[in-house]
Parts: sequence; C-alpha cells; structure tokens
Amino acid sequence: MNLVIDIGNTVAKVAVFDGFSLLEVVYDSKQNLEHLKDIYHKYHFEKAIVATVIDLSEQVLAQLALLPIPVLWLNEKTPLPVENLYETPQTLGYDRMAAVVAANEQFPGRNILVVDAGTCITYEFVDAEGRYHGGNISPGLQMRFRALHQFTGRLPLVRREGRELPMGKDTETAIRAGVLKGMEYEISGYIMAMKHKYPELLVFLTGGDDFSFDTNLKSIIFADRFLVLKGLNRILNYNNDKI
Ligand SMILES: Nc1ncnc2c1ncn2[C@@H]1O[C@H](COP(=O)(O)OP(=O)(O)O)[C@@H](O)[C@H]1O
Ligand SMILES: CC(C)(COP(=O)(O)O)[C@@H](O)C(=O)NCCC(=O)O
Ligand SMILES: [K+]
Repeated sequence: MNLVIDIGNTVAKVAVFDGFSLLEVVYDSKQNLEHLKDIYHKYHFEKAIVATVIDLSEQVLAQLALLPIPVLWLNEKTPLPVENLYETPQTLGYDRMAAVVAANEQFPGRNILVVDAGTCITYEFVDAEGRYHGGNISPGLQMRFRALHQFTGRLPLVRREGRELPMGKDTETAIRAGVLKGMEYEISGYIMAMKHKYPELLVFLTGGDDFSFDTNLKSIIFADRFLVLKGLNRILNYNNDKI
C-alpha cells in the first residue's frame, strides 16, 4: 500500500492507495497530522510520498521522520512521467505538478487544462505530448472574502453560505455574488480562451472549493476532488525502483 500526503496552505490530506485504487482519505491540520498514526496502523504500507507547499512544523517533520518506510519527498529532482517546462522548477508548487500528472495519466495524448480551487486557484496546461507548460495562480475563495474585509474600512467578512443573487442588493449579497461570480467568470474565461486555441481541450476541476457552473461548461469538465492525491500516487509508483 502507498501512503500519500499532500500538505496544502489550508488543509493536509492523507490518503491510502492500493496500487492505483484510492481506499481512504483523511483531512488533517497542516500543523499536526493528527490522523497519521491511526491510518498508519490500520494498513500495511510499503512506501510513502510527501508533497508540501509550506514549511513544515517541527511536529509534522518529527511525525514524518518516524515513519518506518521509505518516503519520497516530491521536489524538482523527482523523476516525473511528464516533461516539466516551468522555467523555475525549484519554485514550483508540486501539488500543481501532481494534478497535471493525474490528468495526463487519465487522458494521455490530450491537451488538458487543470483548475485547482484551493487556498489559491491554480490553472495548469499540459499538452498532448505530455509537456507541462506552466500555468497561473490567483486568489482562492476564502482569500477573496478575507481580502475584501482586511483591506477595506467598511466591508464585513462574508461567508460563502447565504443568500445568492445575480447582482447584490446589500453589502453582504454584493460581496458574496462578487466573489462567487468572479471565480466562475474567471474559470469560464480560461476555459473559453483555451478552447478557442485548442478546440479538443479537456478540463479538470479539483480542490476543496467546488462551486456551481453554467451547465454548458459543466458538460466538458471532469470534477475530481482527489486529482492531486492520485497524481502523487502515480509519481510514487513511477519512482518505485528508485526509493
Ligand atoms: N473540511 C474542510 N476544511 C477546510 N476547508 C474546507 C473543508 N471543506 C471545504 N473546504 C474548502 O476547501 C478549501 C481548501 O481546499 P484545498 O484544495 O484542500 O486547499 P489547499 O490544498 O490549499 O490546502 C478551503 O479554502 C475551504 O474553502
Ligand atoms: C500556488 C500555490 C500557493 C497553491 O497552493 P494551494 O492553493 O494548493 O495551497 C502553491 O502551489 C505554491 O506555493 N506554489 C509555489 C509557486 C509556484 O508554483 O510557482
Ligand atoms: K490550488
């Protein structure tokens, strides 16, 4: 079994894979992998992979150092099943690469846009020849709500849940619609622009923030909450003989 750990800016995800099938996922705080011990004792693991986009706490580092199995730390030196054309591989967030690897594995030979809506929204492009060209980074859902509150004198911190209008009729609905519609239009804009260039483009949507779409767009999107975890598992299997 494979132990797959993805530490994001908001949540740490710990997953169990048997070969290529996902058996279980738990969500932990990024400061403390509180479920790791239980998960570890529930299965028989042979190897692990860790990807992080933050500097880990002493506690998490100690927890990972205690694992009695080989651990692959995903970084710019890790051999990958896709070609990385990012100009600064040492600054790339490898959660982004993992999502690309998973999408390319499911549809090799296709041009793919991957949208990952987590703490940030990331847009990745991998072409039909399996080359990762890079992509863009923009603020995620909670970050947008928080930024409007933090950088103004009068805007409250609005929650995602609540009354949704196409155009706001008070401060709260104006902010909620502004943030949700802004994200939807941003994502739709990327899809439309890229489909113009690559008519056969496939689109994957992943990350903790799922949101509703225009049905037109929905039909061409593969939603997969576990894309990053699946990509990490693929990278771990790809490096089987090296760890
Ligand atoms: N149980 C949850 N705990 C924390 N965030 C959640 C949860 N369910 C959904 N979310 C949303 O998912 C986002 C985190 O998504 P995720 O893709 O895991 O982010 P990251 O990889 O950046 O840590 C949060 O911003 C939040 O809006
Ligand atoms: C862009 C990110 C902040 C996204 O992180 P996430 O939303 O998954 O927590 C992360 O991949 C990162 O820190 N990247 C480093 C910069 C880069 O990828 O070029
Ligand atoms: K992201």
